[in-house]
Amino acid sequence: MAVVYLGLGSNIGKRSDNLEMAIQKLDEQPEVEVVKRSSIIETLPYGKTDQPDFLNMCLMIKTRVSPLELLELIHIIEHDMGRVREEVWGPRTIDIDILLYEDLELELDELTIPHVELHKRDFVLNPLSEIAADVVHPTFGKTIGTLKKELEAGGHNV
Ligand SMILES: Nc1ncnc2c1ncn2[C@@H]1O[C@H](COP(=O)(O)OP(=O)(O)OP(=O)(O)O)[C@@H](O)[C@H]1O
Ligand SMILES: Nc1nc2c(c(=O)[nH]1)N=C(CO)CN2
Repeated sequence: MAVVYLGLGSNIGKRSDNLEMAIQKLDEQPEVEVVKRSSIIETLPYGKTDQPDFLNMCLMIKTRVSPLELLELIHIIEHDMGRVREEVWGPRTIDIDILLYEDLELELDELTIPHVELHKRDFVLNPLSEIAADVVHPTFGKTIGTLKKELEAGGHNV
């Protein structure tokens, strides 16, 4: 079973219900086991700032499926949950990102692992460090805890 870290975000509707529903739908998949969850934090919108505040959290899951199969499962769950607006960095009922998949580095058109923005986003590093502080980012060779401290110290990560 592969250990995978996911980032979840929601800024439309009943945001905490959306996060809980996504966790339930992930855990219902026979190929996925949700093992750990971070706390839920409220965050200001990053990137496109004229949109509602987000709730963000991270999960550790174990899965038998490949990264691309996992992305497909995630897309089905996002679609089931009524995510219709596809504006880049825009508002969404649920957004599920694959942050880390074991120590894999992958660069495909449709999937980059580790997530390209992981080390720049406090709304990812803060919850992720609750459940994965000692996990090493395979590209930078630094732990999640170190990346979080570096981002806090000056924003010039790696
Ligand atoms: N690590 C990854 N996890 C999830 N999707 C990814 C990843 N890498 C690339 N993608 C691709 O990004 C596409 C767009 O995803 P999405 O709409 O969630 O982007 P976004 O949330 O606007 O921006 P971001 O991915 O920077 O948070 C997905 O359809 C997927 O193919
Ligand atoms: N705070 C916060 N800002 C965002 C988020 C998010 O999950 N949290 N997701 C985005 C699109 O991926 C764009 N901006």
